[in-house]
Amino acid sequence: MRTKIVAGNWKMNMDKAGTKALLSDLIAELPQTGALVMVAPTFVNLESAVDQLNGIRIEAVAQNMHFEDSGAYTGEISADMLRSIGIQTVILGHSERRAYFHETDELLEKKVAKALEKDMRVIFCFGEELADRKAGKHFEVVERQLSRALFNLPESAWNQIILAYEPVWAIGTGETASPEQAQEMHAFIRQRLAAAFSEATAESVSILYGGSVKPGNAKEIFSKKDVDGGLIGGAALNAADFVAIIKAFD
Ligand SMILES: O=C(CO)COP(=O)(O)O
Repeated sequence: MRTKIVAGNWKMNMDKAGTKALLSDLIAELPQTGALVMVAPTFVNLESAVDQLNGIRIEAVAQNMHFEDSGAYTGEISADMLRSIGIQTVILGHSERRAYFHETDELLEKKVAKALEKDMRVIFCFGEELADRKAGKHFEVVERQLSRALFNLPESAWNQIILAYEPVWAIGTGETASPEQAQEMHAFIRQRLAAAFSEATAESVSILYGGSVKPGNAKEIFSKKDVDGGLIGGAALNAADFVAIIKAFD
């Protein structure tokens, strides 16, 4: 059975007080669920989130990290720093990092390798832009994004990797990929994984969908056979909405 996951990517939102309040509300309202629940606050609030979530079934995860151990990289955060405050999981390759901070497939290959070397779990994001989909190139683009960073890894690395398909045109736009479009892409990814590694590995990897997931559409998206959960942006900033999305698994 693949792990079901609901992860909230808070992006550059929530100051110290806001982080504390949102986590308190989530803790108070957290439903009984078989899903793994994660939240990714900003770096400055990550350690306090780890403390606040101590003993709670919500994992605090990082939104990014650097590929070197340490050094002259002003403004950057290393895997060791994250590990030292109790972080085990990092989001890499988010389309906003690719678009605004020029993260390339080559750079992401290094980041993934470093995270795995440090025994961290990676939530690896990828997804096509609207122009790619309109040109019928979405499968090609996704395959390229996955190949460089992930397809050269040893098969054993896959128990540390969670995939998150986030079509760029659906992020923060209110426009969701239809459940059928999500399922079609997730099935394609699993088929590529089976070809590059094995059927067993392809079947074991959790593939999340991200892009305008809301309480009103989560159940239908999660009902698709190759969709193992969601990476939630805007709706993760509201405790009631995030909880409703978690409940969509029941
Ligand atoms: O980018 C996302 C999660 O990483 C999705 O964001 P939205 O849910 O706001 O569309």
